[in-house]
Amino acid sequence: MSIAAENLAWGVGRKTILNDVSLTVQPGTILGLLGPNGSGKSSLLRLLAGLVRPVSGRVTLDGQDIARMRRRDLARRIALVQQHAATEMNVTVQDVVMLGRIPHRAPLAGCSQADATAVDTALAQVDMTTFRHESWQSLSGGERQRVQIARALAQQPRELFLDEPTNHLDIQHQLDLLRLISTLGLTSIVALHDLNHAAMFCDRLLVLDGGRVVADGPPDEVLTAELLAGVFKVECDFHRTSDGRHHILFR
Ligand SMILES: Nc1ncnc2c1ncn2[C@@H]1O[C@H](COP(=O)(O)OP(=O)(O)OP(=O)(O)O)[C@@H](O)[C@H]1O
Repeated sequence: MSIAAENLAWGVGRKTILNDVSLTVQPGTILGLLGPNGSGKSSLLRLLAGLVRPVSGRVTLDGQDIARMRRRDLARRIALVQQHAATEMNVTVQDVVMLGRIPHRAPLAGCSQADATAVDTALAQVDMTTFRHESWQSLSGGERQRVQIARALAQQPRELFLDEPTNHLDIQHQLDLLRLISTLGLTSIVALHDLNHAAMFCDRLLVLDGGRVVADGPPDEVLTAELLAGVFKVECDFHRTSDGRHHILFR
């Protein structure tokens, strides 16, 4: 059953930021979250991860309201990589990735073999093994992004939420990361701005505009010329690739 949202509403002060948002993600599939700047993607990911409470509606994990779950249980299930993830100064790459193990450790327990293995695996998955002893401060923006993703993978979640994870990455690492996500078998929700990457790697797409869901379905059905003109204010043509996918050509 995995993650679902029912009629979520959220706002700050008098400003409504999300309105009547419902979604369901089938286990092991990838939902791409699309929408213009300010449409509510990051806010929705924070609500789905339980970092903020909705004003109304609810988020369920396997049918259970996450507002009633213990934080530690939630952290063992859901990993979220936010944009501009900040981390303390004077720590190594390995230390940052090890933070992902906190939900799995008994209080005051040291690093176990399982923790060390999870960190090694996560670093290898994002191609950052050789950086493990480098200081976090010395990393480039793209390297920091990959380390934050390794931290989330070391958490060994079943639900992985990523907010614009390809930001700062060169094209090789963008594609490597999206391929990696598609092979993990996790239930993933990924906010993306690159519509062609969304079509290539996501099973379904949900489009937000002004905090409301304006489309939800398979990429070929969602990414129409009408939707792109109405929501993103762009004109486009479609090209069909040799493997039968839609590719958007912007005018
Ligand atoms: N804590 C907050 N206080 C006030 N306004 C907020 C807060 N969080 C988000 N907003 C506003 O809510 C709207 C949606 O923001 P959000 O970051 O969720 O959008 P987004 O779709 O992720 O945007 P982007 O593509 O630019 O990252 C924006 O207008 C933003 O200014």
